[in-house]
Formats: sequence, C-alpha cells, structure tokens
Amino acid sequence: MSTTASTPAPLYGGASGRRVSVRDILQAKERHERWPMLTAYDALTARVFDESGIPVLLVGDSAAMVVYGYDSTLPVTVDDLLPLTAAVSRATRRALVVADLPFGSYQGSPEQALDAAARFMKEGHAQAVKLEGGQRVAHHVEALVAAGVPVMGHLGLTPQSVNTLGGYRVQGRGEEAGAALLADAKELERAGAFSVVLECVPTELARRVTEQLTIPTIGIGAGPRTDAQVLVWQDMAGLSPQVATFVKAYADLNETLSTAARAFADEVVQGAFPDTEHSYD
Ligand SMILES: Nc1nc(=O)c2c([nH]1)NC[C@@H]1CN(c3ccc(C(=O)N[C@@H](CCC(=O)O)C(=O)O)cc3)CN21
Ligand SMILES: CC(C)C(=O)C(=O)O
Ligand SMILES: [Mg+2]
Repeated sequence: MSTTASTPAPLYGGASGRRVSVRDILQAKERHERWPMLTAYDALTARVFDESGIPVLLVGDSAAMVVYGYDSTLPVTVDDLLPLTAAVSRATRRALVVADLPFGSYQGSPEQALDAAARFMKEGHAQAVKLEGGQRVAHHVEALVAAGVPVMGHLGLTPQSVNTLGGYRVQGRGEEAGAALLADAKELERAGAFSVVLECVPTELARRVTEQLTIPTIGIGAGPRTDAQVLVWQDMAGLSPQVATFVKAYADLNETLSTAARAFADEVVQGAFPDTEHSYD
C-alpha cells in the first residue's frame, strides 16, 4: 500500500522528478513550510541552483544592474531579458522559472501585460511572471491569470518606482503605510496572484501580511517571518561590490575569482601556463 499521496515531498530537500508547479507552492503554504528562491540569469549558475534543489528561480530585472551594468532596473527591456530567461529554462529541470516583467512592459494595460507575459512563456519558456505593484496592477493580474499565466506580485520597495519612492528605502513604516501595504497584498491575492515578494519592509509588517494571506510571501529585507526568502545570487555568493543591509554573503566569490584571475595572469606572464599537460603533441 502506498502512502506517497498523503506525504508530499517538501519544496526544498525532497526529490522530485518533475518541475515544481504553482500548485506545489500553494500547498507548501498550507504545510507552513519555508523555502528558498534565488535569481538566475545564465545556464551554468541556473544548473547549479537547480541541482542544489532551489525550487524557484527568478530571472530578475535586477539583470539590468548585475548583468548589464546599469545603475537601476529601469533601462532593461523584454528583448534584453528574453535570452537570459530562455537560458535559465533550458538549463533547469526542476525549478519553477519566474520571469520578471521589466519597467514599461506591462504598466500600460492588462493587454500590454499579457503581450509581455506571452513572450516570456512562448520564447523564454518561463512558467510564471512577476510584476511590481498592488491595487494599481490588480486588473493586469486578473487578465494574466484568466489567460493561464501564474503571477507573482511584488510590494514594498518596488525598484521600478525608484524615482517616485525617492531612493532604495524601507517601505511600509507606520500604521497608515503598513495598512496600505496589507490591503495591496490582499488585493493581489484576490486578483489571483500565487505568491508575493515583500521587499524592504519592517519585520512585524511582513509577519502580519504572511499570517493574513493564504498565498506565500517571499521576503527580501523583510525579516524572518515570511514563507520564503529571496536574494540576488551575486549578493548571496559575495560577488556584488555593494550590498544592502539585508544581504548575507554565503561565499566570497569576489575573492575566489580575483585570486584565480591573478594566478592565471601570473602563470601566463611567467610562461608557466600552458604546460605540456594542457597542450597537444
Ligand atoms: N544586486 C542587487 N541586489 C538587490 O537586492 C537588488 C538589485 N541588485 N537591484 C534592484 C533592487 C535594488 N535593491 C536595493 C538596493 C539598495 C538598498 C539599500 O541600500 N537599502 C538601504 C535601506 C535604507 C533605509 O533604511 O531606508 C540599506 O541600507 O540597506 C535596498 C534594496 C534591491 N534590488
Ligand atoms: C530581488 C528580486 C525580488 C527582484 O525583483 C529582482 O531580482 O529583480
Ligand atoms: Mg525585480
């Protein structure tokens, strides 16, 4: 007699022969399970994170900064992000791949949002999209979900609004701002979003939102009481030169890579590389 139907594998730490689904994500909330999410922008790192069991990978518009070298997320386009999304999808077998809709690709109308989302799903092979905002994008979320596109919301510090927010600062401080953020989160859930990112908000507010929603919350600078946590992978691995207070670096890739580059350069200058072992007869 099989008992597998009554004991689903956890999102992280459980084997799975198939890709994680939005349904798996919603069921993890019912089990009060915490799970990790990372960004990914290329095949090799996406494969590493997929094989490490990270259940959700986000092709973030943060690519504008960590891949393309801009100083905000605003300049990046659908055409810039599509090839990165396709690479992440090709390189992964298990992770749910979420495509971040870039600034200007969805705000105009629900129809515009569906056009952008369809490109990420048809050409980027993503399984879901993410967009920033609450009540102001509720109709966009409804249209996407009605068309069969799973939507991840994003509240708090929404970097595409950096020019109206006046910088990358903590959001939702104080009774009024906190109540507005909670209302936005409930509106996203009502519109059919399957999860919501909470960026740079006080711990207690994130805890309250997490408790009041039936969809998972994914924190970044939102304290420990969200259902999931996300970091930009270059921040997580110690490659980013400047990071926010909420970042913890779990490796020192900046040091590792610069040491390797200098060792290679020194051996080239000395004539020690390549030796016979790395040359053809
Ligand atoms: N590499 C990278 N990591 C990210 O997390 C990230 C990006 N890029 N690009 C898009 C946005 C921008 N993000 C940021 C950038 C800076 C702060 C920051 O410096 N925040 C201040 C808070 C100041 C306050 O108290 O209000 C800090 O000191 O942490 C926060 C989020 C998060 N996102
Ligand atoms: C940090 C996450 C949530 C994001 O939106 C991004 O990487 O673009
Ligand atoms: Mg983003």
